[in-house]
Amino acid sequence: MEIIKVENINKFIANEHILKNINLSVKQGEFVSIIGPSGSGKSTLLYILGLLDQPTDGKVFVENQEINFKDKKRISEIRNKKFGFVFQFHYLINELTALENVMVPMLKSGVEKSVAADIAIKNLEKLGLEKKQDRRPYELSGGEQQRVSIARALSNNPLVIIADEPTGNLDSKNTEIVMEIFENLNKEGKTIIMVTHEIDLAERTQRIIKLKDGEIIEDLKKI
Ligand SMILES: Nc1ncnc2c1ncn2[C@@H]1O[C@H](COP(=O)(O)OP(=O)(O)OP(=O)(O)O)[C@@H](O)[C@H]1O
Repeated sequence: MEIIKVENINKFIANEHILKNINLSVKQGEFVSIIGPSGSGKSTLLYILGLLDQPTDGKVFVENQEINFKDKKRISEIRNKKFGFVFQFHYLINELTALENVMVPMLKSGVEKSVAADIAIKNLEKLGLEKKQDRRPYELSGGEQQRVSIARALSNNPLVIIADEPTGNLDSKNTEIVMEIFENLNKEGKTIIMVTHEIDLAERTQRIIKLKDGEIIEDLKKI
């Protein structure tokens, strides 16, 4: 099943043509990486795929439903229920513990507090953070912070994980840990779309989409 599809999308920012007539669809279970030189439009495309930004023109579909970019309430509902986001910087809330941070998206979508806490604990366990659940972000290492943000991204059991340079701020050991987490999540069936500038990480994914000057110049599927 196609999870996300974009048709003929263009993006202009201040008269600059950032994305040029992009057509792309991502199927359930795919692990896709988006690569390309700095400024080629990788993050802009990822943000449109994750409904964090809208194209200047063209269509975006999530599970075959066309997105109406005027309906901000619906878009934020879809984002919260169907997407899990992981960024280069973790954006965890400093005042909250790891556990509370992971609970945030669930509480936002109306999950009861004790249920949210149970799910959050399970997700933290999955990421090897069961002993760190009461720590605040500043009491965790960079790698642990990023794992908490992955646990948070998983909290609503999203359809797809959208990751923008998720290892960009990590050393090689933690990069490996995060990549293995993504690979395992993908083996369990999770769809992942990841922007990276590290070609060796992209090569571990099943599909590599190469952007140059706002155009897809290669779409390499290994299976
Ligand atoms: N909010 C903005 N205002 C002005 N220009 C922007 C904005 N967002 C992106 N751009 C421009 O759009 C182009 C593509 O940016 P984007 O961040 O998508 O590239 P990228 O491939 O992800 O680059 P990088 O690898 O450096 O993160 C760049 O030229 C950038 O300067």
